[in-house]
Amino acid sequence: MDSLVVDHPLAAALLTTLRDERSDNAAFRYALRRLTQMLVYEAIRDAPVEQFEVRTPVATTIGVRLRQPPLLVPVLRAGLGMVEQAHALIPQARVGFVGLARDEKTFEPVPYLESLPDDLSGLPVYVLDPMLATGGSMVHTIDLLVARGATDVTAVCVVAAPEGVTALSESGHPVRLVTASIDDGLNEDKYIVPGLGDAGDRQFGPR
Ligand SMILES: O=P(O)(O)OC[C@H]1O[C@H](OP(=O)(O)OP(=O)(O)O)[C@H](O)[C@@H]1O
Ligand SMILES: O=c1cc[nH]c(=O)[nH]1
Ligand SMILES: [Mg+2]
Repeated sequence: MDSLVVDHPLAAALLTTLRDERSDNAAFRYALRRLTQMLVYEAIRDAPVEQFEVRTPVATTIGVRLRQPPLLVPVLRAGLGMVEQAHALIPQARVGFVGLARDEKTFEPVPYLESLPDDLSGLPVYVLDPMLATGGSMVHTIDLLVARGATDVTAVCVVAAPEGVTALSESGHPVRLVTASIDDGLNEDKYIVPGLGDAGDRQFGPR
């Protein structure tokens, strides 16, 4: 599986704000929005473009636009904090939604929302979720996408655990990963270490 770790001092500084337990909900949401902008900017760098004629006030020239704007899929709740910035960067994108809550005992994702177009063939999909821990939630989400014909999926995650990277890679799905960090691992509660805590709770408060 292809993976890109966005290595940039400004991204690292924003990730530090997210990791810092002293950052309150508002500071966390602000840093997440800004870091998402950098991750999506890098994720879309090699996307195919098409050319078209455009008139400036002076002359006619050749402009470019994305050949196929993607579908953005935030995984609720935590991915909600990423979708606004991603959509601002790619205003033509469509948006689908998946809602999952990880069971605190089994650590399996429990689905509660699925709002996706029926046919995803030929459409690049960007899944937005700050955390890739065991990988269960991301693999479940990509199962849904592949069942609808998706063949080109990018997982955009702020922090990934090596266990989640392995799970994604072994899923056999057509996915690549863009992240700001691959952390050390998971603790006994399957939280990423050092991580940043619960990305949903840190934006919206405890469930
Ligand atoms: O890789 P996994 O082990 O599946 O864990 C990652 C999932 O856990 C978090 O969501 P959570 O279930 O806490 O829901 P929330 O966004 O509502 O807080 C996170 O946003 C991912 O969706
Ligand atoms: O560290 C983790 C693991 C799962 N979900 C989170 O929000 N954080
Ligand atoms: Mg949570």
